[in-house]
Amino acid sequence: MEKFYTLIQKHQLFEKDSTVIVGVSGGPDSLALLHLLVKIKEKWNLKLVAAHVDHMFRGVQSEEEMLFVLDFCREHQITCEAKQIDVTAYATKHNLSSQVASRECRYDFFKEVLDKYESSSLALGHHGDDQIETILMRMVRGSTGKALAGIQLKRKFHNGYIIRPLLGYTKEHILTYCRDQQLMPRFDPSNEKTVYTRNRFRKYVLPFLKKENPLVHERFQYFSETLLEDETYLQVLTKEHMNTVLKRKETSAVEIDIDRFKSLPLPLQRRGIQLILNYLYGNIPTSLSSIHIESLLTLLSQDHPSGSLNYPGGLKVIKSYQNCLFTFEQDEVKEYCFDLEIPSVIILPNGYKITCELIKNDSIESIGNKSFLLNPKTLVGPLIVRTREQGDKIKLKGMNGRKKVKDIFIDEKVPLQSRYSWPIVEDGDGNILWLPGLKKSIFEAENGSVDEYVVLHYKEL
Ligand SMILES: Nc1ncnc2c1ncn2[C@@H]1O[C@H](COP(=O)(O)OP(=O)(O)OP(=O)(O)O)[C@@H](O)[C@H]1O
Repeated sequence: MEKFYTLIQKHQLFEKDSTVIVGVSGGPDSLALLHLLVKIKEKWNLKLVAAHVDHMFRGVQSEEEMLFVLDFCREHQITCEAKQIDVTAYATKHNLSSQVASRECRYDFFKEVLDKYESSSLALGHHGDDQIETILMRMVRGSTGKALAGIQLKRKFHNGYIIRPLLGYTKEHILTYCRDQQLMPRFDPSNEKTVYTRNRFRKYVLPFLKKENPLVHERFQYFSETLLEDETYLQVLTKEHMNTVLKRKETSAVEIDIDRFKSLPLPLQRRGIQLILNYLYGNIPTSLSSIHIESLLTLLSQDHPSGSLNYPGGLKVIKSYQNCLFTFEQDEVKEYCFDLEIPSVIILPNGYKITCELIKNDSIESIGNKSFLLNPKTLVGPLIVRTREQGDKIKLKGMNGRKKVKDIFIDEKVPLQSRYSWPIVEDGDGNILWLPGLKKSIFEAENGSVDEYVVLHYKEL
């Protein structure tokens, strides 16, 4: 009892004078838990409510368990809320395994009971052996972060918390307690099956660990609590630092600055990636593992300026020079080809426009790459604006020979995903005249050479 008190107080599992809902299956763990709480009920002025779900898996047998819980509660003057749910039908309807379906039904019922009694504490009978099994199973499966801390003593649930006051005890302690107190719990036969992963850990791994150290459950519990504290602290640090790294954050895409990201210590980099994935996925797909995070860290650390990775569920991670984009958006190749009439305005799919006008003037300055001048007398029409084609080359102003458009994109560090929609202005002879915003060809008219110009402007919409 002393240990039970201390744990509840130390971790502030619940307050005095509060209402505690106890999930009671009728098995030894939850029955012992309810019994222990009954013992402190008066001293702490608690209102206890037992909540039981009959999953209707085993017909009369499971109904008997419900009647047993109801009887036990009556005998100890505890309010009991019991519900029979056809979990098999629910599982079929929602295409779920019976384990997942029973959990969903049970937790929905717990929420109803918490609301009905305006309670913020749901006590469950998980114990120290459950903790060891959970941590080991998650390690073997490749979980990361907080998940490795296993079962939490107190975690947010609905409008309050789920609390597990038995995590400091072993199954053996609980069975002894039930025997000493003559509690006569019911035993679920499915706990004996070795088909479930958990049961295999219970049967084959736990005996070995307990032989090595009979108090191994305390070591695991200590590991769980300290890991959770470390992890919570690192998460706060990661969030702070990631704010300086993020360049764009939308529901379907996140972009980061690679140099700033790489300046973070590796533990924050890993958690930063995890944070982005949690944000974008909502529910992380089970097929996503630490391998995905490690391969991204490798990609970001390499000198090569570009590269991409395909993550589960259609998420693409694209490294391009200074930036790394995580996106669900499909960048279908948006090819286009427009006739550029004189005069006209063309709205481009990349969020820019090109205006074309005829201006009578003997002196027009065209500075920078945002505008381009043509001599209407020598111009070979029609002018067109199109997307890139394989083998495109341009005769650059001030340079001999022709340069590949692809190399210009690379030299100018144009992000991969922008290259497919970048406009190229071409004349009727197939000469590339201008890469708006980037480079001009030798075909631009000299300022002051004629008295009339075709003037092109490239502007953001
Ligand atoms: N049918 C149920 N109705 C109410 N609470 C339940 C039910 N099944 C499980 N719980 C709650 O969830 C806890 C964990 O359940 P789980 O089935 O993992 O453990 P268990 O070892 O079978 O526990 P127990 O010995 O109490 O049956 C239980 O201790 C109990 O508090």
